[in-house]
Amino acid sequence: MPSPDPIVNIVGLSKTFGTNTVLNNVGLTIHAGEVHGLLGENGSGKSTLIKVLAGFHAPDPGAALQVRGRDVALPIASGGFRDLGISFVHQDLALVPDISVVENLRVGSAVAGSRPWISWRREKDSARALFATYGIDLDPDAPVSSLSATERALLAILRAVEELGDRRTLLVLDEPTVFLPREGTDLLFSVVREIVADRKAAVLFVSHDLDEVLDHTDRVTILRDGVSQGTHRTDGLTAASLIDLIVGRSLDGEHHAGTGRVFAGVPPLAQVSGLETPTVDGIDFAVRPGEIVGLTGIAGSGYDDILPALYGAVPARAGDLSLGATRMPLPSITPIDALDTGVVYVPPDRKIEGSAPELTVAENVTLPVLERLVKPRVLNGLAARIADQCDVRPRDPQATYGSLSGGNQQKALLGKWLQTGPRLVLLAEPTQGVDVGARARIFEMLRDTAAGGAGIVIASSDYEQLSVLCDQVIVLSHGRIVAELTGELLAKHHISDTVLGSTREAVKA
Ligand SMILES: Nc1ncnc2c1ncn2[C@@H]1O[C@H](COP(=O)(O)OP(=O)(O)OP(=O)(O)O)[C@@H](O)[C@H]1O
Repeated sequence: MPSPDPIVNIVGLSKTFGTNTVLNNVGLTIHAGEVHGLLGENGSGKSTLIKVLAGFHAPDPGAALQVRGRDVALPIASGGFRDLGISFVHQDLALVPDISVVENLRVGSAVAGSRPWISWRREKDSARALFATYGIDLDPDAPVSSLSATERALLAILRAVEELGDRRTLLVLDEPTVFLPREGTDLLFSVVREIVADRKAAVLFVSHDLDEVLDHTDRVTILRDGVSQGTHRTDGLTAASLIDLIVGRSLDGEHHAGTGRVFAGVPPLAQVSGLETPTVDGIDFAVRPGEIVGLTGIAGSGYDDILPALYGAVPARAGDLSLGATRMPLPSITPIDALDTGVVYVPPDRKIEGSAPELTVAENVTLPVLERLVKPRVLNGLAARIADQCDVRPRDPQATYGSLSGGNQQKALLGKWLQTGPRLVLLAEPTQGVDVGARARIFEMLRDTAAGGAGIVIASSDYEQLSVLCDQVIVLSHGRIVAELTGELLAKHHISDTVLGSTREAVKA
């Protein structure tokens, strides 16, 4: 085996905001040809490290950086990462949905003015050649809004690779898979492997998904509270040893299938009847008091379109939601009707739909009860209580919501809705981008809410989460319910087999 070639070497990296040291003497060595995972709980400092590489943050004095063996002065100048051959793909992918694939691919060079005149015919040919190199079938003329989530992530990654050109050193993938359906990530990682195959470049991959990390990285570096827990070869790790390194303790009780609770015969709290939307048809299911019901399927199966329709966030064509004695026709239900009846909805993308990033944490978490709270002292007190209950870090109600790390935003958002004493809680992908510790805290919050008698419905493609949390999992394919799993059938592998099996059946039929 050839000796490893360190192409990026960071030594003694610290970063302090005010009095808060969020990176403490961190070292990171990345080898050419490797996919290197960067892991840690929410708020452990991963994004801060990446922002130092991007020249967005100046590190504390004393840090050193070498790229391909050459010393690089810190802080990195604005835009200097391009000269170093470093490129970034963030969770939001930074694509413009209304313009075409090829325009998105070339938007960087067009904006930079590096080429005053662009031959779009030539650009399309070179885009086709690029996609062919990686075995991807993308139409350069298609608007990005028409692409699947996986295709968008691939486009963002290939654009980042293209921008590096011959200087290709390091591609930083900062949770680009967080909103992807499971089946998309295999394709994405086959492209990532191609990118490093010639051993000229490396990939730094930030993720909270332990399966993805174990399957697709060569080595991992773990941060805990801004301190490195070392770099480890992935093939010597298991999910349990990774959790130990990330959280500093083992998390118990996460490995059996289902809750073991039986709800057959209990009268329903909520009943969905005859739901029809542009993507689903004839959907009927019941949720009993205290029950946690999962909805799943592959992307496009319609499982993720049900919750917004139950909340009136998107109009249904037909169907009813009955909650106790109240029957609400879904084509005319509004979010205000839903809230008034005790239905709350936490959407999947907390940054876009779930919150107001520019307001403070206090203002965000108390929005649902704000009309009852006028005094800032009372508001801050309530926010502090929610932050305590939900373990939102830092415990600073005056921090702007957008400055919280992803998992802490999610905990604050859940706390916001659960404080309203809901009867039916609708959650889409509640732990996307959330670390294993925060995930366990969110599970606890949901179990407590269910134990108080509320019904919970979770739409998710995370089979592990569904398996651990749910009393029943409903599987959709092509807009219809194809399986309702309970008891031992709630094992993760069984949910996954049912989703993929029903898809194959549907394709055959
Ligand atoms: N501009 C800033 N000003 C003050 N504090 C900040 C700033 N940016 C980040 N922090 C704090 O630094 C700590 C590390 O945050 P960072 O975003 O690096 O965590 P992370 O590991 O990327 O988390 P996540 O997995 O949730 O994305 C957090 O406590 C965060 O609140």
